[in-house]
Amino acid sequence: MDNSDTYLLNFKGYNFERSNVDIDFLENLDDFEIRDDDVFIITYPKSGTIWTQQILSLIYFEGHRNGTETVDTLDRIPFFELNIRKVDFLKRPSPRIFASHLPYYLVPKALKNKKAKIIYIYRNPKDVLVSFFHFSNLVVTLKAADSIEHFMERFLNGKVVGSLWFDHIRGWYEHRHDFNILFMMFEEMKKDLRSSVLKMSSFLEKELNEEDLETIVKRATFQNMKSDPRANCEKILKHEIGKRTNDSFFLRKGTIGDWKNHFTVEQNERFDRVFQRKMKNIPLKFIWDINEE
Ligand SMILES: Nc1ncnc2c1ncn2[C@@H]1O[C@H](COP(=O)(O)OS(=O)(=O)O)[C@@H](OP(=O)(O)O)[C@H]1O
Repeated sequence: MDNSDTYLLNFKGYNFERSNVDIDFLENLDDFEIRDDDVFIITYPKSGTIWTQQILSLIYFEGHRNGTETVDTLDRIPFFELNIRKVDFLKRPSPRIFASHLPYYLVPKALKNKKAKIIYIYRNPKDVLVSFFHFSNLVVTLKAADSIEHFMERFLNGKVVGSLWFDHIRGWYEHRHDFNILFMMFEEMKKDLRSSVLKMSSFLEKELNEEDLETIVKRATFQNMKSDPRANCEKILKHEIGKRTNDSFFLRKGTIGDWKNHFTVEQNERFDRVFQRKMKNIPLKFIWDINEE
């Protein structure tokens, strides 16, 4: 039996991590006051959130870029709906940048009315599943799964934080052409970080000179983020969430296709069957393997 309900809080059909949200905040999400120059990074969990937080911190905050600033990325770009390093959003100077895992239907009304900008990052769901499996086994407030088999069962039934991946992508896919939304793929960032940073900065209307661009690309690589204590988010987990082992939490491997090291042939076939059924009307391109074009 899966007791996942004890750590999940289902609010209006979407699963939050019970220990990390404030029900009053959720009740008032719709009317949250959005500013024109707010920016939201929105993802399904394990799809490149902290990577994009790092990139936007570097684009927006010069001190972050030249290494003179001591503020952690997470304080620069806080999680919107999670109680991690909670700050008073109303007192925050503009431009405010938030990270969020909200599904489209739950975001504040003003965002749906196209006030402010949104960068939505998606990742191939097999790698999302693997990343999520490892993360769940490290964070004490999430429920560990003893095997990929067990976690896949949960993932394909939406019994995880973030609910069903297929629902999340569908909701955002339908709005991918909205002028205030930039719809991007994790694998595209991995394959060409420079072009991805340029795409983001151009969407955000933040012009970068060649030197800044070089610095940002360098500081947003997996290895450099992993060794940067302001970017790797290790502190929040050690001090604010808790941990099971000494493994790295967020920056685990950062690769494309790690699912191949985890799925059996049967598990992969099972996943593909569900994927084909659920994604029938969503002709999105995915990169499943690093060698794919
Ligand atoms: N710079 C860079 N390059 C490549 N990959 C990166 C980078 N930064 C983060 N990551 C990978 O993103 C995965 C974590 O996703 P999230 O940040 O969305 O996690 S969370 O939802 O906020 O908990 C997690 O994926 P896995 O390594 O596959 O577990 C991270 O390693």
